[in-house]
Amino acid sequence: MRIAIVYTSITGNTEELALLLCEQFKKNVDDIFLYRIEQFPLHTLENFDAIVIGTYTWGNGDIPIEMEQIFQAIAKRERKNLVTGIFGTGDRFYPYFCGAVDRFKDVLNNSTDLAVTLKVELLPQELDLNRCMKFVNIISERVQMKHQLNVYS
Ligand SMILES: Cc1cc2nc3c(=O)[nH]c(=O)nc-3n(C[C@H](O)[C@H](O)[C@H](O)COP(=O)(O)O)c2cc1C
Repeated sequence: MRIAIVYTSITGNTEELALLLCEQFKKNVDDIFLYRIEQFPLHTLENFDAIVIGTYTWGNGDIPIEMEQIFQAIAKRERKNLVTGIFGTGDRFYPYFCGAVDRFKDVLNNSTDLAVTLKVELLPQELDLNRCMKFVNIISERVQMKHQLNVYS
């Protein structure tokens, strides 16, 4: 099972969440890869059983500029076999909490097999650990189920 976590972060909140999820994935998955968006080769989207995207929210509920390219790449092409998950951090101070997660959610839902969504306020806390574990389990189980049904062969 090959899973990539691809994330962006400025002040470290989303990065912390990405690292937490990565640690959880390591318990279930042989091949887990963690990329900052700048390091992720977009053409390798097809090489993974699942892609997990992490983003903060910018402006007024907007996607950060560095995430536009992957957003467009996913929007342009249907990959219904690709299991995906979207997570992000935001701040309830803003009118549209984690708006970037919702924008990704719509496009992933249309173009891929979106399994799960996770929103965390600012820096992940101890209480969020359970939600992280659930997020990881849902994705791992979805990929496992597809392997059993041989949809990748
Ligand atoms: C200019 C600016 C605009 C923001 N707009 C939103 C927003 O619309 N919705 C939201 O939930 N959070 C918003 N945030 C909060 C960030 O998404 C939040 O602090 C996030 O955890 C930062 O992630 P990072 O530490 O990974 O960079 C905004 C922050 C800044 C500085």
